[in-house]
Order: sequence, then structure tokens, then C-alpha cells
Amino acid sequence: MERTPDSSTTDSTGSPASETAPTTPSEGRDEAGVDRLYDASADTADQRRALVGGDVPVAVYGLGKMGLPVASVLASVTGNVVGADVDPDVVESVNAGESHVRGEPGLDGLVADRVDDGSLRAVSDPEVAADEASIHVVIVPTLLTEENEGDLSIVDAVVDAIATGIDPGDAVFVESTVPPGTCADRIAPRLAERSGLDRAAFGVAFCPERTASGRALRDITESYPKIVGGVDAESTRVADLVYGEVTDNDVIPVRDATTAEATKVFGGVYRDVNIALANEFARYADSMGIDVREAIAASNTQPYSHVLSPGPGVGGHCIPVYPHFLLSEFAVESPLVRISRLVNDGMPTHAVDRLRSILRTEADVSTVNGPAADASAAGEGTTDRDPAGTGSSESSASGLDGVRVLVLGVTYRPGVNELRNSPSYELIEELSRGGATVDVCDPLVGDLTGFAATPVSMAEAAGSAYDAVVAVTPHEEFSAFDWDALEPTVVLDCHDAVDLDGTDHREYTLGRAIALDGEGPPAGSPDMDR
Ligand SMILES: NC(=O)C1=CN([C@@H]2O[C@H](COP(=O)(O)OP(=O)(O)OC[C@H]3O[C@@H](n4cnc5c(N)ncnc54)[C@H](O)[C@@H]3O)[C@@H](O)[C@H]2O)C=CC1
Ligand SMILES: CC(=O)N[C@@H]1[C@@H](OP(=O)(O)OP(=O)(O)OC[C@H]2O[C@@H](n3ccc(=O)[nH]c3=O)[C@H](O)[C@@H]2O)O[C@H](C(=O)O)[C@@H](O)[C@@H]1O
Repeated sequence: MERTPDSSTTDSTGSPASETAPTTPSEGRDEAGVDRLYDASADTADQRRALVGGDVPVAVYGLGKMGLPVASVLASVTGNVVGADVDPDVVESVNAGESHVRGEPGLDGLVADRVDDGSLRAVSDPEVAADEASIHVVIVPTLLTEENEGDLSIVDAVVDAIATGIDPGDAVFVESTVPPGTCADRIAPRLAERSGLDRAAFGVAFCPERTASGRALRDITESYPKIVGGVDAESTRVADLVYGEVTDNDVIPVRDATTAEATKVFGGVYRDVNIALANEFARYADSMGIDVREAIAASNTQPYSHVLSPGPGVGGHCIPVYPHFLLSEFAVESPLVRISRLVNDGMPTHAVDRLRSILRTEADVSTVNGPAADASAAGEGTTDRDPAGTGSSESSASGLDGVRVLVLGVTYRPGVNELRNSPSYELIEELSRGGATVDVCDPLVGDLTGFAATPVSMAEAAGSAYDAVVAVTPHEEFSAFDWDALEPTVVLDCHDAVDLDGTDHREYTLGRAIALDGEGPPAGSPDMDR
């Protein structure tokens, strides 16, 4: 299906990209003439030679935090990748040899090198990429609707674009996390129906991206075995062949695409449930007067204990999303998965309730000098406002009137500039609902106006005075925060990650009822599991 070059194939100066950006498929096709891989009769060695020889054009749809690293690695392997992204700024930056993704070791150089040597280029029209490629890698966002059902509209749009250019012998590898059954029951039929091709003419496989931001290149090329599962055996074989060239680790073909999809979703749901358990242990620890992280670290010294770390909630577009790919898609009673979501979603409110208790304790200690009020006074049991019994039985209309609070860090986890589903939104809203005046500081985020708080820089914050500081996301950058300049205050360090040794601040965390007067967390507290 030929297409005339469109405006999307122009570079940032507007001249046709072909004049400035790298050209498309390399010259001198392999003598076997292989340029597509979904063909059970082909010689695998010929196919491998064609793949690494640049004769099998690859398209990657989505050049975001994960897509750009994936496209760059595939460009190193195949020498022939066109990335498609609907964000023109992304396309422009990639074609300029720049990575718009921050905090990924090695990615800046890899993008520059691959664009420079012509093995990677970007276009803004996915149909242009679909027309050129015979391997199609889909790694665009999969989201949730307001009703917490899977929103695959972006994947559908990419699939429809691929359908305009797919040819017999092509293969589609889905890396976006999707509800189990999506490749077999939604994507493959949709491709056949919209392209007019026979279902058996092309391959579809689910090849989950089990990669974390901040270590993407390492995870893609070596950290873990690559799972692949096709809608048929030939799709699995082709995925095995391609990813066998991408990773130095093993490739594990599983029975089918649905198994591969379930593998990914189960891994994420396991993590959400495990974090919910850690969050509940934190509540027990507050009541027991122990440090939960010390107990968890000690428990995890046995090989079958892998308790994760408590925190102020679970954010990002992965872990809080994947459980709903089970809950909303399958008529299966699953109370553990459901209640774990409620527990984790209740943590921002629980953190604010803990702050109320701490401030009460501090007031009692500082005024009557009597026994500190029970710092674990956060309510117990379930109430209509607190269906999961997350201990947030306090009214949200009280307890913080006139209290000045600084929130440090709002992204969903340290080092990643991603706000989707971040617990800081609910936590800041709960503080404001309680009557607090909130300042917010996050050096990774350029625009903090989406929060019910006043944005401040680290320097402005350190020069102010607060009744409390809530450390939500412990970015590396906060090691430069001038705690000595800040008036001594109460610090609720939600991940127990802030080092206040030698300061006069009174540090608390979730899961440790006692204040540390600058003593820092007890020895042996684990780093948050990564
Ligand atoms: N972020 C992570 O840690 C991981 C994410 N994943 C999966 O990968 C998916 C993508 O994740 P990220 O790269 O972090 O998302 P992202 O939000 O950083 O990037 C998504 C990119 O897709 C582009 N896009 C949106 N609609 C498009 C379309 N119709 N055609 C082409 N491009 C389009 C956007 O402009 C953006 O550049 C996630 O939804 C998840 O399922 C898997 C493993 C790790
Ligand atoms: C099973 C698994 O470990 N999945 C990883 C996860 O990475 P992600 O970037 O979402 O970060 P994460 O470390 O899971 O954190 C998610 C959220 O959970 C919180 N969190 C995490 C670990 C913990 O012990 N306690 C805790 O409260 C974090 O603060 C964050 O708000 O999801 C990624 C994904 O699937 O997108 C996946 O590739 C990563 O390997």
C-alpha cells in the first residue's frame, strides 16, 4: 500500500525528512529476499540474517518513557526502525537525535547514535509507519475509564492505523499491558476485519514490557527473561526470534497470547496486593509501637518472605491500573484484589489522619508535658467513609485549620516525572479539606498548578516556616534540601527515606509510632523495594 510522503515526514525545519533525517530501509536486500517473518516455511537462519541485516523494517507505535527505549534498542538490533508518535514535539525531538525522556541512563546517547546512523527515525502519522514496516510494536498507554474499566481506545487507534498498512507475512507485537484475552479476541480480529486480510496471513503476539523507568535499557536488554505468547504457534515463533536478538537474557515462549497477557497483569496485581499488605502492617506497627520497616526487613531475611514497603499510596499508570484489568473484565469473585485497591487508595487519607494524630501528640507534649496522646489514634474498623477499614475514621472537615503544611514530592515515585494516579493529589486535597494551607515542592515537575497548593521552590520552602512537612516522594534532588535552614518542625516522611540526622526536626513515618529526634530510621531499615 504505497503512500505519498506527508507533512509528518518533514523535519523541524519543514523540509522533507528524507532530505535531512535518515532514509528508510537499507539498500542491498539479503539474497534470500526476506523482508517479513510470519512464514512457517521460511528458514529461521535466513530470517535472523534479514532481521539484523536491516531488511525487515520495524515500526514502534508510541515513543514515550517505554516506547523510545524500545525503539532505540530495536534500532540497534535491526538498523531499520521507524517510530510513530502523535505528539509532534516527540517526533521533532527524536528526529533531532534527542531523547525527551529524562532519567534513563544511556538513552540520550543511544537515541543520538541511532538517529545519526540512520537506523531510527520518527513520524507523526502511524499509518506512514504501518505502510513501511513488517514488524509492528505497539507500546502506547492503556488507561481506565471513569468506571475503572479498561480503556483501550489508544491501542484500537494504533491497530486501525496498522490495518491500513499491514501485509501478509507481517507480525504485530503488543507491549502495552492489556487485559488478558485482548490480543486473541480484540486485536487480531480487528486487524483482519479492517485490513481485509485473512486472519492466518499475519501474526499477533503479546510480549510484555517488564521494565521500570530509570533502568529501561538494562531491563529491556538483560534484566529479566522476555515473555512472548502468540495467538498461534507461528506468531510465538516470530516473537521468539525477534526478542531473542533484543535481550541477552532468555526468551520464554508461553502457551498463547492470553497466558502472556495474564503473566504481565498477575505480576502487577501481585505487587499491588503486596503493597496493600505492607500498608496494613504499617497500621499494626503504629499500634504496636514498633518500626514496621525493621520488622519487614527482618521478616524478609527468609527466602519466602517478600513483603514490600508501606507508603502514602500507589500511583503511576501501571500498578493501580492492572487490577482493574481483572476486576472489570472477568466475572470472577476477587475480594483480595478489590480490597487491596481500596486499602492502597485509602493511604493518602490515612497519611493525613496520621498527621492529625501526630500534631495532636506534639501539642499535648508541648503544652501539658504529659504523656503523649496515642499517636496511633487514627480510627480503626470500617465506617461508611472508610469502607476498607483503612483507619481513616477521622472527619476530613477538622483538625488542620490554620495548619501550614509543606508537601515535598508529588510524582508517583522518585526520579520519574509522571503524575498519573499519583497519591499526592488526594493527599493534598485531604489536607486542604481539613483546613490546612499547603505549599508544594517538586523539582522534577515544571507545572504544579494542578495541585490544590501553592508551588514553591526548595529554597523558598527552606526559608519558610511550617507546622508540618509531608515528604510524599523522596526524589534524589531533595538531598540538597536545606533542612537546617527550616524552622524545626514535624516531618511525616511517608517512605521513611529522608535523612534528618543532626537536625531538630521531629520525624515520623507511616508505620513507626515514635518520633525520631534526628536519629534517623533504625539500622537495617530496607530501601523501598524496587
Ligand atoms: N511506564 C512504565 O513503567 C511501563 C509501561 N508499560 C506499558 O507501556 C505503556 C506505555 O507506557 P509509557 O511509555 O510509560 O507511556 P507514556 O505516556 O510515557 O508514552 C506514551 C506515548 O504514546 C504516544 N501516543 C499516544 N497515542 C498514540 C497513538 N495513537 N499513536 C502513537 N503514539 C501515541 C504519546 O504521545 C506518548 O509519547 C503503558 O501504558 C504500559 O501499558 C510497561 C512497562 C513499564
Ligand atoms: C511488578 C513490577 O515490579 N512492576 C513494576 C512497576 O513499575 P512502576 O514504575 O509502576 O513502579 P513501582 O515501583 O511498582 O511503584 C508503583 C507505586 O507503588 C508504590 N510502592 C512501590 C513499592 C513499594 O514497596 N511500596 C509502594 O508504595 C510507589 O510509591 C508507586 O507509587 O510497573 C511497571 C509496569 O508494568 O509498567 C513494571 O514494568 C515494573 O517492573
